[in-house]
Amino acid sequence: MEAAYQQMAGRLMIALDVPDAEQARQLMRQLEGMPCYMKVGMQLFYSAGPDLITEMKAMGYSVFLDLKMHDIPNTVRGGAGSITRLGVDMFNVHAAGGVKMMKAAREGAAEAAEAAGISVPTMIAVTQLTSTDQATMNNEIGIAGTVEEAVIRYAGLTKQAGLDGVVASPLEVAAIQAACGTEFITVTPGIRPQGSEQGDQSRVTTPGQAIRGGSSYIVVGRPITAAPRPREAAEHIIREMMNHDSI
Ligand SMILES: O=C(O)c1cc(=O)[nH]c(=O)n1[C@@H]1O[C@H](COP(=O)(O)O)[C@@H](O)[C@H]1O
Repeated sequence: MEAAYQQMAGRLMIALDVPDAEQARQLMRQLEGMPCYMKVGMQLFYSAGPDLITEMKAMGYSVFLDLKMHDIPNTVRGGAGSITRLGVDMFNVHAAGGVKMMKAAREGAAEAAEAAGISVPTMIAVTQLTSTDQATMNNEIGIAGTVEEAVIRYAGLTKQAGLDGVVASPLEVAAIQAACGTEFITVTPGIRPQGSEQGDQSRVTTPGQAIRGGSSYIVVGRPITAAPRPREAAEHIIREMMNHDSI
């Protein structure tokens, strides 16, 4: 595998939103050897539990545990400690929990990592979910202004709390980098290759547009996991990420 391919594959996070460990294993086997991240969300983790994380790590995958913690600081501190002890590479919280909560997550992870002699996972915060559009944010959630303004405010709080980056739509990456710097990590779901169903996502781009826009990592679920041949779908996306200038 050429170096450029390997490097780009490392920026692809595959969302394994499947009901149980067996279905996850099938996908892990089909994708074996691809140097991608596996993203484990609440559907799979609540069903398969921590053992599957160990299996994934043993297969050589990097793991992003996406449990989007949002609770009082003390509870999130404890949760972050437990997650860190699983040996994951990345996890997330909701920026809407505020600076104190995010700092508690950071402290909980740091303490657990030190006690276990392991490295501290990358910690990121969800800004506005990519399924949320402007009208929903203004009229239901009760946040005024544009989605981009809300995302930038959450990104600023995340940086203030000392976390490593945010989850946002690729459409907001340029503004996040302008506000928080290019070292600040941007993990972007809401990715739809041309011709694939938008489903419940609102703020979407193609993989090529996301890479061109500066996303550190792109998160792709159903366009890979629901494809007839998931490995081919993932490889196609990696090629598109590599050729983003011509797409
Ligand atoms: O934190 C996330 O990963 C996340 C945040 C967000 O704003 N939007 C979002 O879609 N996600 C996750 O990214 C994945 C997107 O999956 P697909 O829509 O199937 O590509 C899902 O696992 C979501 O839980």
